[in-house]
Amino acid sequence: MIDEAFHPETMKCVLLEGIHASAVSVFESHGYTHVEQHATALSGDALNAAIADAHIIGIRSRTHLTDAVLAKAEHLLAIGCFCIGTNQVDLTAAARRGIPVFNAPFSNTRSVAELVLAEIIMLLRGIPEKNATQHRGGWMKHATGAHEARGKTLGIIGYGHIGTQIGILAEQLGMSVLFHDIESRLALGNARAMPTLDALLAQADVVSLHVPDTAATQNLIDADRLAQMKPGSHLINASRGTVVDIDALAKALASGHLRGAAIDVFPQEPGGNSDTFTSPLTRFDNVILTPHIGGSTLEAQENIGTEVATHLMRYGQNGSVLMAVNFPELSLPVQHGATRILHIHRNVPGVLAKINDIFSAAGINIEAQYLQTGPELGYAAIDIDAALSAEDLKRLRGIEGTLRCRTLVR
Ligand SMILES: NC(=O)C1=CN([C@@H]2O[C@H](COP(=O)(O)OP(=O)(O)OC[C@H]3O[C@@H](n4cnc5c(N)ncnc54)[C@H](O)[C@@H]3O)[C@@H](O)[C@H]2O)C=CC1
Ligand SMILES: O=C(O)CCC(=O)C(=O)O
Repeated sequence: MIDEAFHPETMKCVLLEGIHASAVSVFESHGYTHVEQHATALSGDALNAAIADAHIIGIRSRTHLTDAVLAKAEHLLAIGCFCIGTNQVDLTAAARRGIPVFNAPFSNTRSVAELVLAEIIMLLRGIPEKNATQHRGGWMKHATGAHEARGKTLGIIGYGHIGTQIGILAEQLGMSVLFHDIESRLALGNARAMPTLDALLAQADVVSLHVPDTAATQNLIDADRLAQMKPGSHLINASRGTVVDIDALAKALASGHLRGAAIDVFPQEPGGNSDTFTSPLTRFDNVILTPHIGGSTLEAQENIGTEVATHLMRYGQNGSVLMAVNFPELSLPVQHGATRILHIHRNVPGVLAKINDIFSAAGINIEAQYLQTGPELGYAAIDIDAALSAEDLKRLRGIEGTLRCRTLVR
């Protein structure tokens, strides 16, 4: 266990995958002088080397922070996922090491919704194949298979932040909106909840996926589910590549059962723009292929940069844990007293009592104390009006179940 007191000028922050400059501005405005930026994702030895002495690491969807990778990052205090999905991080392993993982749950959702709306219209009009044909010198002026969106049915799977926005936008085009979610969700506008996925698939002219990457969503749309879709319907996936069986989708397109598809995410994605993209879908003119850019607008990236960096800074400098996906949430006020002690521990009986015993024995008065627990973790913040001696800090760190303990000195 390595514990770090927080001094911005000694902190190293490593940002991968071209994270927006707005994040760097936030770090610099908080006194970080050591921000290392990489344009691409890293893996293997390059990733291990980059994060070996990092205190904060920022990634997007392509960098995989496994248990083994985290084991190499001994100084790591916090991880920022500058995106929504956090499936690329071993969240349990991070929590076990006392490392909170922050994300930006809203900032790119409008961008995804707008792209999907455009794809619905493009697919229903057969624009992808007309566009591809024309680039090769052909001309496809006919109305066969071209439809208005008005009056058609959109089926949304996963009716969360993105799915709900798409539903509202699609209704403005005159579409009927159906949705299916594993949780009970408030239907917005005239949208209707479908009791089963099968019922949605049987009725939708366009099916759009907006679920997270979980065990239950692996190959959610497989050959059987594709067969349940209406003949001549379309599939859109801007969620995660693991949600659709791509080989089965290729077969459904080749047979003509599906008229088209728009796919933004893939089971295997290139690590960067200089890598080659391969997929069984590249041979289909009627498939819109995009390089995982559903959330990649300047507006979204700038907002995400600011949002996640701000959460990281609040954790670093004040101890607050807001919008972390693997940690108890704790919003802390401005520090009372000279020293704030942040104690992260396994949620086992008696830790708080032992912490308090140490202060009591040292004759230190507690100005304020905050505690939040989750099933696995406890997170305590204690403000004291004194400096903490090295021996007492050692005692706090020695309490059984302690994962990390650091101090913020005012
Ligand atoms: N292509 C891109 O660039 C982007 C992709 N995404 C992906 O989109 C996903 C959805 O984003 P949000 O709408 O913001 O997430 P969200 O968490 O607000 O909504 C997800 C919804 O899916 C539901 N759900 C989970 N498992 C399900 C299942 N098996 N069947 C049906 N519903 C299920 C949840 O209950 C929830 O309502 C993210 O998890 C992320 O993977 C997000 C942003 C950008
Ligand atoms: O911006 C990215 O790299 C990933 C966007 C995404 O998929 C997400 O926010 O979950």
